[in-house]
Amino acid sequence: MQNREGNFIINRIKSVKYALKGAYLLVRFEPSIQVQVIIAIVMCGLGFYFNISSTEWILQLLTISLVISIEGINTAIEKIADFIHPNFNISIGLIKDVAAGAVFIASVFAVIIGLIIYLPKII
Ligand SMILES: Nc1ncnc2c1ncn2[C@@H]1O[C@H](COP(=O)(O)OP(=O)(O)OP(=O)(O)O)[C@@H](O)[C@H]1O
Repeated sequence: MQNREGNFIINRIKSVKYALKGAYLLVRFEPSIQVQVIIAIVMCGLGFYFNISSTEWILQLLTISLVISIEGINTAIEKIADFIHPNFNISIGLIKDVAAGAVFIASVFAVIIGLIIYLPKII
């Protein structure tokens, strides 16, 4: 029983290690993620500059995490698609388009949230 619990904790620690590796690979090698991270840093700079409220910080950080997470999942889907079917294929193209569409939707709403937070402070 104790051994099982020990394995459980070790497996969870290993999972965190693999997840950290995945996050590092995304930020280090994926241009689309790098762009999103730069945008996130700029938005956080704006947050400090305009001294946004706690609620606005929560919404901004939620939005940033949502867009970067979906971008990461999109990257994983693209890699699976390229792995299982490296050549041109209508279905693979559709799968990639749908995954990219998810990123687009999250990004459009992120822009809207950004405008709601910052427009009143600028104009
Ligand atoms: N194997 C394929 N078969 C058919 N269409 C494809 C294939 N690979 C890519 N496409 C088409 O090209 C588009 C771009 O695919 P790609 O893999 O280059 O993604 P991307 O959005 O440019 O990714 P990233 O810039 O993040 O690497 C897809 O959305 C799809 O329409």
